[in-house]
Amino acid sequence: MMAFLEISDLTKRFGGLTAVNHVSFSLTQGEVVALLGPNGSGKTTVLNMISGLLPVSGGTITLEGKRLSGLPAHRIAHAGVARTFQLVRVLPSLTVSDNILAAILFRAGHTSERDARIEAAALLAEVGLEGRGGEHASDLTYIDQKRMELARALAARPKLLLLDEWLAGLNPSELRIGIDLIARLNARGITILLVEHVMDAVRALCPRAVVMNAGRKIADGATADVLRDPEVVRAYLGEPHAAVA
Ligand SMILES: Nc1ncnc2c1ncn2[C@@H]1O[C@H](COP(=O)(O)OP(=O)(O)OP(=O)(O)O)[C@@H](O)[C@H]1O
Repeated sequence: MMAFLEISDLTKRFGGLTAVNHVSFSLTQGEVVALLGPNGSGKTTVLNMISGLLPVSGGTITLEGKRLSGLPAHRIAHAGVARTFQLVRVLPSLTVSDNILAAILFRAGHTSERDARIEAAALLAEVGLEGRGGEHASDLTYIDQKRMELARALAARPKLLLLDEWLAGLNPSELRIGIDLIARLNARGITILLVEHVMDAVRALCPRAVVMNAGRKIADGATADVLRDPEVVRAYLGEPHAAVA
């Protein structure tokens, strides 16, 4: 069977630093997979190359057999890849609703304002912001900003969703809500690759994990096995941040 997302020999150099070093892995459609590793191991750089924010230095990325690497970010978005960022990126001076409308219009081009508003309201309901469209984005609490960022990503109607530490900074009850939300999106058929340091969330959400260290892939398999792998324990789980939550 053809892989849904195929990452092959992916490499990124920043001057003399090889941040991602010949990394290969693939996702099948409908999977939710964790991309783990210590700080600076290259995880965000992998997401940046998948989403086209950074060009690859070597290797290829394909989605459903179609080559993404080499395409500009907007073409990759239109091909069905959406992402969230480690530091929440919203348009703070706009209302919540207008933040979502901007993302809908980016996807759909010309559409009637009425249809776009109906769609925005549905997306807000989906992420737990029902009826909050009139509020200013800058007035939202941290978790609500995260919900809004997710709604913006969903406005692209992604086939593949890349989450960069989307659960970071949430308190335990918010974390439960966030995990349920991600699980629901996956149940709806969206394939998800998530970079995450919150191990309880990784265990709850991701049957499979890929681990990087110093730009290289060091493990790929069932999450429970990977988290017991001595090399992973040495490179990553020994670090204090991995023990959090
Ligand atoms: N645009 C850039 N220019 C130069 N170096 C970069 C750039 N982006 C990342 N790097 C470097 O590449 C390496 C990998 O960084 P990356 O952000 O991908 O790691 P990470 O695994 O996502 O870490 P974290 O868990 O802290 O987010 C680091 O050494 C980083 O300093």
